[in-house]
Amino acid sequence: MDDGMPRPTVVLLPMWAPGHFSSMLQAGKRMLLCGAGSSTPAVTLTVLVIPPPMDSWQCEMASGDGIDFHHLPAVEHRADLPGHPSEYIQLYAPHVKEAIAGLAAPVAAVVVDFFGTPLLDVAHDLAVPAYVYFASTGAALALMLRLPAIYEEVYSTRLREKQGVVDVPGMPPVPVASMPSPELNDYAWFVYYGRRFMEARGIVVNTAVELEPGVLAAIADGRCTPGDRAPPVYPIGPVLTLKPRADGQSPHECVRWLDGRPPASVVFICFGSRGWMRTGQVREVAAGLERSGQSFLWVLRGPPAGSSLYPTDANLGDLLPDGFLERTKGKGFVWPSWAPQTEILAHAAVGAFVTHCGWNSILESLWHGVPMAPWPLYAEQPLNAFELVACMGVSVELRVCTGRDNFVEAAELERAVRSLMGGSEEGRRAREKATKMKAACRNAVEKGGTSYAATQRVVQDMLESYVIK
Ligand SMILES: COc1cc(-c2[o+]c3cc(O)cc([O-])c3cc2O[C@@H]2O[C@H](CO)[C@H](O)[C@H](O)[C@H]2O)cc(OC)c1O
Ligand SMILES: O=c1ccn([C@@H]2O[C@H](COP(=O)(O)OP(=O)(O)O)[C@@H](O)[C@H]2O)c(=O)[nH]1
Repeated sequence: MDDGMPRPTVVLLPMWAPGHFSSMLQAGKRMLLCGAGSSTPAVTLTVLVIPPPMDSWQCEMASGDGIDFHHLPAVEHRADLPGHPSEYIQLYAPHVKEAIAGLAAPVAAVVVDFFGTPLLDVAHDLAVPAYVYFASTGAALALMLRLPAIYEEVYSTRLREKQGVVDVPGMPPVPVASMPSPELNDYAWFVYYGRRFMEARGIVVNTAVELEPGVLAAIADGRCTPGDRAPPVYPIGPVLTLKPRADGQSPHECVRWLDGRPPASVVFICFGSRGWMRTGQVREVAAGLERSGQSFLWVLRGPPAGSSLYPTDANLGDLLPDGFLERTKGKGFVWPSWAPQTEILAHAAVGAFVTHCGWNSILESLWHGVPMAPWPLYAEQPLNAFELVACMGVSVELRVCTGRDNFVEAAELERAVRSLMGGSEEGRRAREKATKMKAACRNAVEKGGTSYAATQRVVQDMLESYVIK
């Protein structure tokens, strides 16, 4: 298509947090690649970058190849903001409107991160079709769509009393302990998102039909929004950010350590971009690992500094029990900083993953066929953990004491690790299922796969709906 007309652009409005920003950008790149079926993508991408409220986080943002990064000017804000990410994003509405209105190319669609739901108003004001990008699970999406109708009743009874189950259509009954972090304020926002998602032209979600058939069918059948049809949902995942090592770049220390290990012999432990541990918990993990007799690669981070959300590099000498590193030398490796997680999960030596259940981490593990022990910490992770065990069957259960700051005892970790690494029928089934999920994930995003087709459908829908200025 080269008739001298500028190609229509899809405007992405990602949230700055690591798992959100990269996920949405990769999803946009998929749209470029899957779009028209010809060699030139039918659309370009314009990424409107909202300055992070406090923590700086580095991501490559070089314009080119049909992607244009446009940095919005920083908005002066009250000292108490950011409170909730959506409140902060809302401050950018005037800049977002001005930036979109000033684009030279016709705008086919605006896609907002779910935390950017308040920006749907901007798209409506400019009469541009609006889509939501949901970087988490179909299950969390089903819950949000269901919440406006059930919140009052569920909150006033089960959530307040911290007992009972919640009906998330398409899932087995969800114990209240497995619901996302239960602060009233969060749920008020969830209700808001669920209500406003109904105004979107479509919802693009980072999952695949093969991973979450039940909840996706429930949304499509209208079981989450009785009396009203939810917008079409496009499961285009797994959308992953896999960074192959550059030519000539030497392997990371963690990878070098894994290189010497037999296949599927190492337990990998990592808690995402925000997880860290206090000394008491470190002692339990150390004892559990040591007693399990399994090899391990443990990413151990220290507490955030100041008001940052993100952990610091751990001081291993202070945190680990005396003599632990000496006793486990050759058997285990503790890494105190950011680790190349996707490269580690891709390594043949890794046989299991103890994870905080961030959705990106789960998808990365499934992509490489690695079974998991779920240790959720915050956000929607308890719901993800429940889904891994009760619906997907790719994990053995790990009992986490939610009432004790998500504490896990040494004996419990030892049991789960042994089970996952071959000591139980449950572990064997989880490994088998994880291998099947690996194939399902890869098939879904191949040409002709379900997620590939969903990506084509959403781009087609964007092209059909846009009006040339
Ligand atoms: C998806 O449901 C929830 C997500 C979050 C949440 O909030 C958040 C806020 C920040 O200021 C920085 C963050 O990094 C961040 C991350 C985050 O959740 C993670 O998002 C990932 C998607 O990219 C992925 O889904 C992980 O599983 C999430 O843990 C908070 C929340 O309630 C408080 C949610 O329900
Ligand atoms: O040491 C680390 C910790 C995390 N990650 C990456 O950070 C992302 C974490 O996202 P997730 O959704 O799992 O959890 P969150 O950090 O948002 O809670 C994933 O892509 C991980 O691969 C990483 O590469 N190295």
